[in-house]
Amino acid sequence: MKLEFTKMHALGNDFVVIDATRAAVPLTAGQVRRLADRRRGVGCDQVLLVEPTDEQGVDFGYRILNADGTEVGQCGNGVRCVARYVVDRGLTQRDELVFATRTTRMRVEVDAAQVIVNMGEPIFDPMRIPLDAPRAADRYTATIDDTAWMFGAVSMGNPHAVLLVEDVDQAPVTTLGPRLETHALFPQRANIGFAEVVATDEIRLRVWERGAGETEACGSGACGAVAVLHGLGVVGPQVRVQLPGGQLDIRWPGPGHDLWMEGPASYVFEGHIDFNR
Ligand SMILES: N[C@H](CCC[C@H](N)C(=O)O)C(=O)O
Repeated sequence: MKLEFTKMHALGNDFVVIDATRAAVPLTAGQVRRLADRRRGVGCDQVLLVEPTDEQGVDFGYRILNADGTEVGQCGNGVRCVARYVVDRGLTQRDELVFATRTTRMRVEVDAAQVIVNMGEPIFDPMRIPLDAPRAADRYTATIDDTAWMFGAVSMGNPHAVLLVEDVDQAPVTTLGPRLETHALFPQRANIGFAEVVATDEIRLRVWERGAGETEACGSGACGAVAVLHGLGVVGPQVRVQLPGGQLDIRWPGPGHDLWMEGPASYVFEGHIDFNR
């Protein structure tokens, strides 16, 4: 099967974007892993599929496949890329769009340089994260090798744990990240954010992503970190999130309100791959 794709990135979180609006693109988990492989394939953190939809009030379906082949329900950096992609390819005449994933709906505005996304309201109910806890709390504890790690938990349409650290540069992202990602507290695994509060309007963040490992940026992770830290009272309603790959601006007035994310979306190259060769 010969497959055409567009390579894009958002602050270094990189994607293989596929137009499946005219014909279905059935990808096996093995083909996703091949696409994501940085030596034997194209190389990316996620594969993003844009699909048609007949859902009222929705412009496009949006499927997200992690590098490990698993399908998930949210990718904040990815929705900025696919929004720019559908506008630039003329798949729509509008620049305000609604995308539907398997778990959530997002309203997106495509401006010249930035893309603005309404990520919906953060979800703290453990049942909907999902997190194995009896009730919502500001903090949870996971014990790993006799050490208790405290974290906040939230869903942006995908599960996030957020740990407060003194210095992200020293955070145990690649050692503790995978242990927490697969901890029994998370029935569907989780993305693990390590956040350092610089000021009430600025944080530094590194994310160990479920199904992809540490990425240069994580859009839903930035949103989830701001939501958790807002609940702890350590950040205000407008926060600049400094990630290794660059910065995102997040706005959340608090419970009962939607959370907004603003950031770039960039092209790298067009290509095609033949899985039969
Ligand atoms: N690894 C995530 C999906 C990609 C999220 C990230 N790339 C973003 O920008 O939100 C998950 O398994 O939920």
